[in-house]
Amino acid sequence: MCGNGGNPARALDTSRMSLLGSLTASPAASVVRQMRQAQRADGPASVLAIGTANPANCVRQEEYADYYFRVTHTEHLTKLKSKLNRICQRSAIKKRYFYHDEELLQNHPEFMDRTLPSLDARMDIAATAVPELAAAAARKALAEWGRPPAEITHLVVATYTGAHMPGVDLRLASLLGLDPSVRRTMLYMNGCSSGSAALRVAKDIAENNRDARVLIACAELALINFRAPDEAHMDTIIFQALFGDGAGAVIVGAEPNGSVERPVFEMVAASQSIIPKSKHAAVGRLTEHGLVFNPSFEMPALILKNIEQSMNDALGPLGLNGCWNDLFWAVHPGGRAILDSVEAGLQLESNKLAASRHVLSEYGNMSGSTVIFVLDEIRRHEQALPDMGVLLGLGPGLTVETMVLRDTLS
Ligand SMILES: CC(C)(COP(=O)(O)OP(=O)(O)OC[C@H]1O[C@@H](n2cnc3c(N)ncnc32)[C@H](O)[C@@H]1OP(=O)(O)O)[C@@H](O)C(=O)NCCC(=O)NCCSC(=O)CC(=O)O
Repeated sequence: MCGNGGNPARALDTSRMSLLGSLTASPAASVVRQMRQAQRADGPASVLAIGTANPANCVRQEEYADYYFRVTHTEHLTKLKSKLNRICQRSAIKKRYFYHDEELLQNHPEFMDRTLPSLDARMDIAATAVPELAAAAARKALAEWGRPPAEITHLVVATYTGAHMPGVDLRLASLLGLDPSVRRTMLYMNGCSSGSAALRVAKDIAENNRDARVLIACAELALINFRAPDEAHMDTIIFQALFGDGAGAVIVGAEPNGSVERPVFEMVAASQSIIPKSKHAAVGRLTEHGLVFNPSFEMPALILKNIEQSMNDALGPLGLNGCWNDLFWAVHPGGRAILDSVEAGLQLESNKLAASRHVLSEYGNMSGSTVIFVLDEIRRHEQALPDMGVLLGLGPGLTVETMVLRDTLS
């Protein structure tokens, strides 16, 4: 019996402690510590450049119901069409952009007929359209950054529009002329919080790898979820009323090179939490009919009830809780009611979500890339910004992704 009362876990703990003690005291441990320090950046990561892109086909929201019921050959569903018309009018969206147009849809009756399998055809389109849209956004970010694409060291790509091996990341790296040694990471099926998740991952990479320059790209096409209306599936028309196509790209790095790089926002802290009892509130799955995504009626109410607690948990440890109106806010505009819930839940002044409302109005909900559009919009008004702000992603879980930012331009 060793002196631990016969408890094997305690015996293991004791032997680990002594191993750790001898390691930390050894010269090798100190060399390893120095190696790790040398690998890490000294300063926090910053957003160094932002780019966004949309496909060419623009549909005005006031015309959307006519367009949608015409292209899906369902004009006989008059009650459903008036309902979509009403929802569009109250959506606070003016227009949206789509990769698909009437010609593409007429060539693919399987995208409209719920009885026909359509995943293969959707995936074939996504395989080229998603990396090309991501590349359009990334080229703008690279141009603003001002350094050669080959100096990007890491690539993080997020999408739910398809899933391929190799993925969008490899095709995107080739379209942009990134170095073959670029370290690639794909994030699939993170829903609308994917842009915030990619930024969080980029911050960790940049801070843990000295001189890393991380390109993140999010791109989504609503085509993956496009289908005809059906009275038994009300959530279909909610998706059709809100979602549009877009891509956002951001370059992230620590210790900016002052002669070329101009940091936009310092990434102060990032966290993720879950709204309790809400995993049913935004649910998606890939099926033989494409992605089926169901945002529930309850999402706005769940956010209203829980957002202040989520922000207290994320910002309290930084001493930033409670003073919500002293911060700027880049909130994912999932829908008008989602923004109303965040505004009411945090008692924000009405101008605090102006950038999110502007992006919703101009583009609709482009899933994970939308928050990058909001960040881009916010930096255009940097003279009027408070020093500190919050990027807030909302996605299935319900997941709340929070990143505290410091405006470095003003
Ligand atoms: C869609 C809206 C613009 C509609 O606003 P309105 O002012 O017209 O009023 P409303 O809320 O009463 O809704 C109008 C009609 O649509 C119905 N309706 C509303 N939400 C619905 C839903 N999720 N599923 C099915 N039907 C729904 C209502 O019952 C009502 O039907 P009737 O007229 O028959 O009474 C708004 O409700 C909204 O913004 N909702 C939030 C949308 C959302 O969930 N976004 C998140 C997407 S996911 C996301 O961003 C992140 C992610 O998870 O990945």
